[in-house]
Amino acid sequence: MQAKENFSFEYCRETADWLQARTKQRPRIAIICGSGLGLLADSLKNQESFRYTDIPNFPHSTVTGHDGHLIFGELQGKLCVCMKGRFHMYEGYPLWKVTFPIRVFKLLGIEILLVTNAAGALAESFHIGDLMIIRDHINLLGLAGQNPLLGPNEERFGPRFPALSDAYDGKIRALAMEVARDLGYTSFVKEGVYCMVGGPNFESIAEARLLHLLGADAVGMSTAAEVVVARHCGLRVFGVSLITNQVTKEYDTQEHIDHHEVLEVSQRRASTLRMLLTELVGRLEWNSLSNSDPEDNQTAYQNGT
Ligand SMILES: O=P(O)(O)O[C@@H]1C[C@H](O)[C@@H](CO)O1
Ligand SMILES: Nc1nc2[nH]cnc2c(=O)[nH]1
Repeated sequence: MQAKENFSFEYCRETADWLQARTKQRPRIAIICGSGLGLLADSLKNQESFRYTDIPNFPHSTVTGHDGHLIFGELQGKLCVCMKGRFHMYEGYPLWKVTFPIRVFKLLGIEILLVTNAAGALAESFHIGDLMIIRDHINLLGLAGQNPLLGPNEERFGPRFPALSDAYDGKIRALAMEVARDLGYTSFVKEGVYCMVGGPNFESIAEARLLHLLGADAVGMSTAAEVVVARHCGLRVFGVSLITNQVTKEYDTQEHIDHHEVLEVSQRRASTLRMLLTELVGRLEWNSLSNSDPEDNQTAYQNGT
């Protein structure tokens, strides 16, 4: 259970105020770069960059491929803030801390969260290098009682019982598919279900089979917790996984995935993912995305009693 004082609105406010005192940029889009996918952050124009270690209350990146900078800048003429490096529970952070930047984003005025990750394929139809637009997720940790929203609810962020039936924005997913068509990417852009596990070990064969049976198309160690917190505070979410490896489901194999292989594939395919997201950001028009008003999003939630 998180210490309540560290989870407070004021704690997030302090970090947001610190950032707003140091940049005049007021982005409405936030992007989280997954393992080895920091290239997107590098392409922002008029960058203002802050080291995580300098930002009050921010966790620090400890994983190779997660650089540790928060970068403000312009992508396709739109102001964005980019996390070049994210946090994972396996680094020893409680989930409220893993997801802390999301609430800071909310206080910065962010309305749309674009989240990326590196993931292993469970679906046979997925290949290394594919991009999977996340249709839905299985938050295995959440189902087992490890949820970033555990503890007293902070009503200023969202309701006690948020609904997640529409977690990944349908309109933005449709737009991304349109972008994929226009870029000639349809052969390797798929849609699917992402499953978040705790890590840091990769899956045993029996676990891989179980996750596939449960309906997961890809598995990774991030994202779902961030999305839970983002939806709780009314952000619209778009997610994409870069498929870096096949998850072995057969015993008679010599294949052993490791993090270097994940990084090698993600770095090799980072420019393709960057292209898709850059074009998507360019086409995000608030007027054509109905219920873009955070107030409207909130009404989609069902409050418990
Ligand atoms: O931050 P993401 O989800 O992209 O990182 C994935 C999951 C593990 O952190 C790592 C395993 O190689 O890549
Ligand atoms: N859990 C998990 N995370 C990953 N991240 C990248 N590949 C994988 C994988 O195969 N399993």
